[in-house]
Amino acid sequence: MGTSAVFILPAPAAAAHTRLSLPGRHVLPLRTFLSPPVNSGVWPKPVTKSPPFHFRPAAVAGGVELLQDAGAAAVVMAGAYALVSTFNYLTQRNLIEQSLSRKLVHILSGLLFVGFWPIFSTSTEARYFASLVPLVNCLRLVIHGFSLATDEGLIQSVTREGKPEELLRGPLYYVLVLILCALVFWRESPVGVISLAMMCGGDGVADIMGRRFGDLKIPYNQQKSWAGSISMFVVGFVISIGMLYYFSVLGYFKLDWICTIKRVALVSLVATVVESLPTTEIMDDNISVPLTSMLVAYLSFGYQFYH
Ligand SMILES: Nc1ccn([C@@H]2O[C@H](COP(=O)(O)OP(=O)(O)OP(=O)(O)O)[C@@H](O)[C@H]2O)c(=O)n1
Ligand SMILES: C/C(=C\CO)CCC[C@H](C)CCC[C@H](C)CCCC(C)C
Repeated sequence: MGTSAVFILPAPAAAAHTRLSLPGRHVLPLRTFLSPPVNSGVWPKPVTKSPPFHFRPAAVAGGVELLQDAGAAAVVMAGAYALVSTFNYLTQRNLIEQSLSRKLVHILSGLLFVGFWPIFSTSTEARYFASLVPLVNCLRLVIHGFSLATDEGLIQSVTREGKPEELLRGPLYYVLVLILCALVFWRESPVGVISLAMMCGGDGVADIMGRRFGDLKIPYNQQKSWAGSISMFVVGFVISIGMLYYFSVLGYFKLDWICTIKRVALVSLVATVVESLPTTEIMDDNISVPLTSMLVAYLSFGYQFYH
C-alpha cells in the first residue's frame, strides 16, 4: 500500500521508536509531525542545511516509547472516566433513559477503546499499557460492586436497576473481555477487533432495537426478537468490517476483502444465533458473544499474526 500520503521510510533504527505506531515498512516517523523530515534519501532534500542526523541510543528511544504509552494510557483512562460521567450527567437529568444510557456506554466504551489502540507505540509493552485502562475499570467495578466505596454515577450509568452488585456481572465480564482481547490479539490479529465489534456494537444494538421494535419474538426465546437479532447481525457485521478497514488503512492488517467479508458474515451469524439463545444466570451475553466470535473468527481467519 504505497500511497503518496504514506511515506515509505527506511527510518534509522533509533528513530524508529519515535514513529507513530504503524507497523511494517509504511511508517510515518513521529518527527514527521514534530520536526523537519528525516533526510533519508527518500524525502526531498531539506532546503536548510540541517545538522547531520544522529542515531539516538536505543535507551532514549525506548524512553520515548514509554512516555508515548504512558501518555496514551492516561488519555484513554481520562476518556473512559469522561464517557461514564457524561452518561451519568444525562441520566441524572432525565435526558436519557437509564437502559439506553447503559447500552450506549456498552457500545461506545469498547469501540472507542479499540479505536485508540493505534496511539500506543510499536513496543511489545504497548498492549500492557493499553490493558491498564480496562484493568483499572475492572478494579473500579469490583470495589463499587462489593460496596467497598460508592460511585453513584458509575452505578446509575452502567446498571439496569441501580444495584451495586450488578456491576459484578455484565460490566465486569465486559472489561475482562477488553483485557483479554488487548493482551492476546491486540493490533496483530483481526480476531480481537471482530470479537469486540460483535460484543460492543452487535450486542449493544440488539438490545436498543429489540426493546423498541421487538414485537415479533424468536420462537425458541420469547425474551429475544427478530428485530433485535437481525439488528445485531447487520450492525455487528458493518462495525466489524469498519474496524478491520480502519486498522487496514493504518497498515496493521493486509486482508483479502472478499474472503474477509464472508468470514465476518459467518462470525456475525453465529454470534447472533448464540446471543438469541436463552441466557442463564451464569452465561451472560458479555461472555457468550465475544467468546463465540473469537472461536469462529479464529477458525475462519487463523491467528493471522500480523507484525
Ligand atoms: N436479540 C435481542 C436482544 C435483545 N432484545 C431486547 O433487549 C432486551 C435486553 O436484551 P439482553 O441481551 O437481555 O440485555 P443484556 O445484554 O442482558 O443487557 P442489559 O443487562 O442491559 O439488559 C431484551 O429483554 C429484549 O427486549 C431483543 O429483543 N432481541
Ligand atoms: C455497561 C457496560 C457493560 C454491560 O453490558 C460497559 C461498562 C463500561 C465500563 C464501566 C468502562 C469501560 C471503559 C473502557 C475500558 C475504556 C473506554 C475508553 C474510551 C476512550 C471511552
